[in-house]
Amino acid sequence: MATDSSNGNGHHQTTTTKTPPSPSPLRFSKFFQSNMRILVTGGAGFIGSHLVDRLMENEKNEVIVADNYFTGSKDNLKKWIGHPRFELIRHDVTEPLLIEVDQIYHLACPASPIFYKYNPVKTIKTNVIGTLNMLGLAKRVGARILLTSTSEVYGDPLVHPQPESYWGNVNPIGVRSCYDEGKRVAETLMFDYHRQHGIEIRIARIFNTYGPRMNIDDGRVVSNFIAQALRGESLTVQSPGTQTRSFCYVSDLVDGLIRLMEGPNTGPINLGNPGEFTMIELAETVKELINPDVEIKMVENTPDDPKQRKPDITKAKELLGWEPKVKLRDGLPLMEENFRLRLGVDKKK
Ligand SMILES: NC(=O)c1ccc[n+]([C@@H]2O[C@H](COP(=O)([O-])OP(=O)(O)OC[C@H]3O[C@@H](n4cnc5c(N)ncnc54)[C@H](O)[C@@H]3O)[C@@H](O)[C@H]2O)c1
Ligand SMILES: O=c1ccn([C@@H]2O[C@H](COP(=O)(O)OP(=O)(O)O[C@H]3OC[C@@H](O)[C@H](O)[C@H]3O)[C@@H](O)[C@H]2O)c(=O)[nH]1
Repeated sequence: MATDSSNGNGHHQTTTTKTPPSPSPLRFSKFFQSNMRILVTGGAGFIGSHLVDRLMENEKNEVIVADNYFTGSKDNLKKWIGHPRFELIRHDVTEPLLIEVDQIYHLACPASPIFYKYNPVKTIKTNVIGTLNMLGLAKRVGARILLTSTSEVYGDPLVHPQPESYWGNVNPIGVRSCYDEGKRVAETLMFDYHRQHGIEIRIARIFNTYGPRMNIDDGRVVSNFIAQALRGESLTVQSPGTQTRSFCYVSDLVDGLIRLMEGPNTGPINLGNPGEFTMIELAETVKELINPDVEIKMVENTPDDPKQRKPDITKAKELLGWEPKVKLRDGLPLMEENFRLRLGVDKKK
């Protein structure tokens, strides 16, 4: 039975008391009792591979990664390949997947604007058909499923900072729509399966996250600036440069995802670091910390670039007991170290 309650903002949040489908027999089987089988879609990517590292630390977890390697790589998972509790499947989530699992972290989707705009039809298929397939899997085996949604569901926000109750300001026909509208539909599907079929769902709205293992030529701003600073190239600030973002270090983010999955709240819950910076401030910080000799140059921006973004994390603090610990000035050097190794650039003595 589903019940509606107002959240005090005039919006209605729906909770359900419908019993979930019978879980996989594995959950109660004697042999597997001590193990939790966890599927991570997109686990060969940036956030996914850090999540896998954390999940593998628990000896009771068996981790299965399904990835089509569009933006991810086996390299990110090389320390786990061959491990008895780990399995890697080349799989595209737009196709059904028939396996038995207890939990699904559904991350599969290109996240950098240059990659999600590269083949927009594929991006929206990944978000819609991919999420439908993973919900179908969750329904069949009674698994709990967590979707990594995004701050992009708020579009170019007119409310600042953004609480979860804000419905957003999204262009439905723009070049970013395959991603932001795609994630909005994915959230809708999650709640419809929850209300209609009693599936246990969790939704994280992730704000800009950075850290080691981001693709060097990923196109996202932190990876661009660090790679440019290390190569001695000008830092490309897209105009006007006064647009803001709030950057969360990946270890903090992974901690939030696991707390959300393990707790009782469906979300959506914002996960991000409220420290807000303009792109000019970010470029100046990277220049100061990594290479004071590089120049900062202004380049043309792309359409529909959000002008401001900062998470309201009241809900994450209250419901998950979570808040980020790593400040931007502490996280950037950790990422620099990883980029130096991969680019083969030594630190000047
Ligand atoms: N990093 C961020 O700042 C951020 C912010 C908000 C939301 N997110 C979300 O978090 C998730 C992970 O992002 P990321 O930064 O690690 O990106 P990423 O591009 O590094 O990882 C995405 C992974 O998904 C895989 N993938 C893409 N399409 C697939 C498909 N059809 N089938 C199977 N695998 C597929 C890629 O190969 C890659 O391994 C995404 O869902 C993204 O939307 C990320
Ligand atoms: O070289 C660059 C790249 C980007 N930028 C600017 O930096 C800001 C951030 O751009 P990014 O491409 O890193 O990321 P965006 O915030 O636009 O989108 C991100 O949002 C959250 C997630 O869902 C995704 O990881 C991604 O879509 C934008 O204002 C962009 O114009 C630069 O100034 N220079």
